[in-house]
Amino acid sequence: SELNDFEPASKFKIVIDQAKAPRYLLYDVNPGEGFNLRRDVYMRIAILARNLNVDSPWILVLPPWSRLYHWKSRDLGSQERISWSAFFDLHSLRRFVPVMEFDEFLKISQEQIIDEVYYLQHYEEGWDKWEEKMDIRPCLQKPYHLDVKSKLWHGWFYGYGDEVAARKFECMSVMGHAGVLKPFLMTNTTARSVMLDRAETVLHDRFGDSEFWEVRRSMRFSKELRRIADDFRMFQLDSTDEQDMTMLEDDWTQMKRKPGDAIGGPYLAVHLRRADFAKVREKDVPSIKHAAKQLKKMCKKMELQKIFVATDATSEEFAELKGNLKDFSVYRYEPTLEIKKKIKDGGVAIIDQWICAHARYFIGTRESTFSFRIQDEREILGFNPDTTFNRLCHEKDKTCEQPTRWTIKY
Ligand SMILES: C[C@@H]1O[C@H](OP(=O)(O)OP(=O)(O)OC[C@H]2O[C@@H](n3cnc4c(=O)[nH]c(N)nc43)[C@H](O)[C@@H]2O)[C@@H](O)[C@H](O)[C@@H]1O
Repeated sequence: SELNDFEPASKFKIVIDQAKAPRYLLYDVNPGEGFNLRRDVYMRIAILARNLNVDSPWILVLPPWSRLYHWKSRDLGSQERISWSAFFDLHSLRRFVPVMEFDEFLKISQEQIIDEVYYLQHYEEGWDKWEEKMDIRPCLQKPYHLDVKSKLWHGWFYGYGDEVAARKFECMSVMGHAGVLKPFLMTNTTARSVMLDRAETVLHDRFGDSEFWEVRRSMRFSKELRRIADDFRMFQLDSTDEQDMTMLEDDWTQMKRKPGDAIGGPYLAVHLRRADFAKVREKDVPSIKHAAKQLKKMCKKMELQKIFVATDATSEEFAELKGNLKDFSVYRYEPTLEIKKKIKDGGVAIIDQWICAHARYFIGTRESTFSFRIQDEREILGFNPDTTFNRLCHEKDKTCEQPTRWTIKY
């Protein structure tokens, strides 16, 4: 069944004892976090799940996407309980670790009950010396509540709170990497299903090593979203994989590129992060006018005439940008309402990222995880890092330090 769907590539020998029923690892993230930070948390937990699988079978249950703060469109119907397959290619994810959708898990669990929930938190007393540790502690917050009658714990559960409950709930103070939780999960609990809430509390085991890049490579976008983005590239931007040298191997484990293998389409792409970011990180986000100036300069240098803009800017801000780039053709991906209803705000953002990932030259916004994920994608495709690790600068930022080059490792 679900285990058979998982096709470990020979490279990743995961010992699955078919006689032993799998256990289920669930997780959730701080409600305020955006989509691309959540993708990073997935990577940390997927590596944990994979390490658990070295000893016994575990399936990672994917947290449905519900009510993300940045998904503001009100004309699309519900943006709740969206499954991972709407955005990602599950087949690709499963080449790294066994995963299943939450709906599938509910079908299997029958009772709609998660055995144990651990709410990760920091140490109340803070810390003087960094050490890897975890302890069951009193809760610093009260995100779940006990129903005295049924003895079940209730909470948000990805927006399924009316239907799903937990048998046991505890808070766990933790400091360190996701891997710190493995001994606990292996020996301190025998529960069939365990959920880690606030999973962003734990860090990457090793940031930027080849395993980090394996899980990153496994996070391919859904075929449907890639197709829409590729059509836009072809019809609007004269960009095709053959010409741009950005062909994808069907199986990511078989894909290995050198920097400079990819050329990219004949356009410059920018991720112009505005909205809340422009307020929270005022010092990093330039005025529209100053952004336009930087784009102009780079287009001239690269001899590019077309500019693709991925942005969460208002239409007024976008019009202002265009007004400042009169000598260039400026594009933004704007789906029809019919398509938007199907792919939702999350799908539009992914299409923006995929188009940026294929540009001859990319400029991002400082410290935005949305820009970071585009940079990773370009590393996977084999772009020269010079064309990828660039950012817009605020007019007052004279040094304008460029992003750290997190280059791919195989
Ligand atoms: C201020 C902080 O910013 C952090 O965001 P940051 O890293 O940029 O990136 P994300 O975590 O992805 O959150 C930003 C969200 O805003 C939308 N968005 C941003 N840029 C674009 C774009 O170019 N095109 C489209 N279509 N949508 C965009 C999209 O929904 C995206 O997931 C958040 O994770 C934190 O929660 C916090 O809000």
